[in-house]
Amino acid sequence: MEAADNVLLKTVLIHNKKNCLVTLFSTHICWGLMSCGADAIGQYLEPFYYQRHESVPIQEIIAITPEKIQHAQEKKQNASLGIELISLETRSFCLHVVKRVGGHRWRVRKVIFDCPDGQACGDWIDAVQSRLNSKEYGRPKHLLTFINPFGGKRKAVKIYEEKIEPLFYLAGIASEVIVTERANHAHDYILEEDLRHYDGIICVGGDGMFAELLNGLLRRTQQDAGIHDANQETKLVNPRLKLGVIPGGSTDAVVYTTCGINDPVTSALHIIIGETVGVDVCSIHQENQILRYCVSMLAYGYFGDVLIDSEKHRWMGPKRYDWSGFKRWCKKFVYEAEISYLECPDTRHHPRDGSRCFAGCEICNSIQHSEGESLYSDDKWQTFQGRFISFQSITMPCRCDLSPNGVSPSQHLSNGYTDLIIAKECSQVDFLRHMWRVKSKTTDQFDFDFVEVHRVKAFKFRPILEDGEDEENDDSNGRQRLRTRQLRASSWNCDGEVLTEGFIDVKVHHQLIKLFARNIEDERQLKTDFCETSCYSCSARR
Ligand SMILES: Nc1ncnc2c1ncn2[C@@H]1O[C@H](COP(=O)(O)OP(=O)(O)OP(=O)(O)O)[C@@H](O)[C@H]1O
Ligand SMILES: CCCCCCCCCCCCC/C=C/[C@@H](O)[C@H](CO)NC(=O)CCCCC
Ligand SMILES: [Ca+2]
Repeated sequence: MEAADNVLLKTVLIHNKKNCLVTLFSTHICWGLMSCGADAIGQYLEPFYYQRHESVPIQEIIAITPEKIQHAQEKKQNASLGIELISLETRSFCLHVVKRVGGHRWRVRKVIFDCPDGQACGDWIDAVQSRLNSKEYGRPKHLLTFINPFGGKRKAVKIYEEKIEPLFYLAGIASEVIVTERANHAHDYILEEDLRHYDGIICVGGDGMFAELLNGLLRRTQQDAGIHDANQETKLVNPRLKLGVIPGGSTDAVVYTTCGINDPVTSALHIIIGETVGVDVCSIHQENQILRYCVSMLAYGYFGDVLIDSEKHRWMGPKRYDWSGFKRWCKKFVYEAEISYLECPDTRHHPRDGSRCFAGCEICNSIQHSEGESLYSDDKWQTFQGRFISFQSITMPCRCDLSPNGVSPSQHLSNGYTDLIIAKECSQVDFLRHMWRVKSKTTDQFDFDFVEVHRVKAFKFRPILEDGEDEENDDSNGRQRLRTRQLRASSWNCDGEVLTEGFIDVKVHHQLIKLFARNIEDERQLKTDFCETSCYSCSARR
């Protein structure tokens, strides 16, 4: 329960032409009409109860600004004097707060309060601003922003200038903006330049652009810490800088998964309030070198081929994936590999366990990992060898417009595991049925006998490519028949970037990075207009 001594400021102010008791607590602000007392501005009587009130956590205040309003009484006086005069004293302030408008979309709501005098108004602005500046909220003050002008529908620059810049200005965030001039511009900049002044690095772009930030920042962090990240057994260092994405790409799976929607204003508001969520990262190795880091989907076979083909149709924008996806489905290809994996030891956690990762996820917060222990001394490795159409390693649920529930709906943002999804050799119709379920919101997409799923900590992937001869097939005359395998090589789709190396070793690093996001909220549990936080007034009524 909120104790009364956490009250920082309490005054009767005018809101919507009515006297309201406004209370600033250390964690939230409450306002509402009272059922007794306080009819004179600035005075209130105890005990008082709010009749109906609203409460906003400090975290969800975007900004507090003075509001230039000519008050009714002054207007009258000035009119009688025949002068048009703006009040010299600012007596009103505006709270800009997060408003949820449905479907995980956030907007800014303005709430205006009129104070008895300029002094009271200044006191309110100072008190709220000092809470906003408090370190416990971790709001960014200086950001490094990369804009990819060629991602998605090529609107990133416009999105930034029209929607994001004004919000950052309102929230007092200084942003150094770099419009990228080539692929890897952001990656190289992060590797080489001085980043000490920033609190975070963000991009306006898609998953590929985010991958540049991720790879640049993780390599830079290990380099600065003298960590040899080529060795898979190494415990990696968590970066100080937080990452953020404002959607401006085609799939936008990272932002869709972590904010619940691919909406630029919603993402900007998540960045402004400074809330962060830990996110698992896969490191991808080949022999003694690190190839890349990956957070969303690492896929071989169908999705690798779709990516390669889709790059030829970039001019189509996001629709290129539909077109290439369809073309690739028409030409069925089968691959073969040996996949060894280290399965999650806790059998309660499984890709089909029906759990959902929401903001404040208890599963993510409770899972324990013994980082630093050698993976290879473990004798619990299991092996799959066989033919498949699609192989995916899904480290976060991977929600997007193409798959609103996610490619692996029960995966978690920060459980330290990745889900292996193997769609084994099957008919084209069966593969389409599986894909249809990935796209639709209803049925279990893994409920097919040709789909195999595992939740794993690490895996090794060895493609089988050579035209082997299968001697065990006898023909109808009992003669041994040699069957030649027709196997194709694919490439990897690593967060939407092509990776041509075939055999790889992958390890999940539990919560290696922090993203400016909250993770999706369980909208069924949200009540937006009544006080959810336990304020003094409410607790007195209960
Ligand atoms: N100025 C630039 N010119 C060409 N390519 C760029 C430039 N800036 C960044 N890139 C590259 O463009 C690629 C794709 O960008 P991005 O991820 O933003 O959009 P997308 O591919 O349309 O979206 P998604 O990855 O969500 O499907 C990235 O791999 C990035 O390296
Ligand atoms: C008949 C119905 C068919 C419907 C098909 C639905 C399949 C949806 C799978 C979507 C996978 C998204 C996972 C995230 C991947 C991103 O890292 C990557 C880069 O942005 N996007 C793709 O590879 C884009 C891949 C797009 C493949 C089509
Ligand atoms: Ca995970």
